[in-house]
Amino acid sequence: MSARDLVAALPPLRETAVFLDFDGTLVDLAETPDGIAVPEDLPDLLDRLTEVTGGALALVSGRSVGALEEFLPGFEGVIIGGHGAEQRIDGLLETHPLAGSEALGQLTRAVEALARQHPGTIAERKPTGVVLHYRRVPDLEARLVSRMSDLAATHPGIELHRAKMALELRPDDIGKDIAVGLLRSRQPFDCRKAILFGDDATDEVAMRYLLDHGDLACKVGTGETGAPLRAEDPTELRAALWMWTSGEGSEAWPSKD
Ligand SMILES: O=P(O)(O)OC[C@H]1O[C@H](O[C@H]2O[C@H](CO)[C@@H](O)[C@H](O)[C@H]2O)[C@H](O)[C@@H](O)[C@@H]1O
Repeated sequence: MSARDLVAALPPLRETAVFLDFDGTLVDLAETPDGIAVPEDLPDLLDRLTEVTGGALALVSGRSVGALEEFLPGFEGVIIGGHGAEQRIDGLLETHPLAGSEALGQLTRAVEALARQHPGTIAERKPTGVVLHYRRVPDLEARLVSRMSDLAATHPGIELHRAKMALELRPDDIGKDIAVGLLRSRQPFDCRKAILFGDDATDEVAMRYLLDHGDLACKVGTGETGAPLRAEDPTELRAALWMWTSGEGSEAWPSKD
């Protein structure tokens, strides 16, 4: 699907609520969590999308809100971080009760020890979880899944979540589907068609949620998906989003005007 074909399948932007994943969707994946390069045009693109949607744009990411604020210092819109465990809405941050808990502290130290035992892996601390990255040592996957499953089993309320070359321990009562559902019930995200653009398993649950409610979903990159729309990669998606902001496309959708 080309950028133009993708935009042609979208409703008018001003009548849409837009949910955007970050890694692998807006920015290319990198070998390490800190190794990503934020595209030069991304801050302006997010500002423009926010303006045209009247603020109905949210970043919905597995990253912490703090990490996204560092990558996108000028962005003032809604940020859902930690897969839903953090929410920055109207500039106010709400965080899951397990943030800062002894349980998460213990697990974080255990995962950091695991990373030291397995050179090439990286432990990433988050306020609401901890990730073990193994992109540089993919052959260790089975072993690391087993060790992380054992760790998750030691703490009720924590689950192991699998993502792209990454294993995360996080609260078991969160998810991008829940976060998107919550935003859909609030202004200005309600009473509009909604779409989520995402690339990973964590996005698929939110896509399913939206599709089940008559909304839309777009997968970025290769791989299986429940989303009916697809962009080849973050570069193509950004090109499509720019076109969308300028009112191109939307041929399939009669405007409400
Ligand atoms: O929900 P997202 O915004 O897509 O965040 C998901 C995770 O992204 C990061 O990890 C992923 O990207 C890294 C950098 O490209 C890559 O090295 C890693 O293999 C990917 O899993 C981030 O580090 C995680 O905290 C996010 O949960």
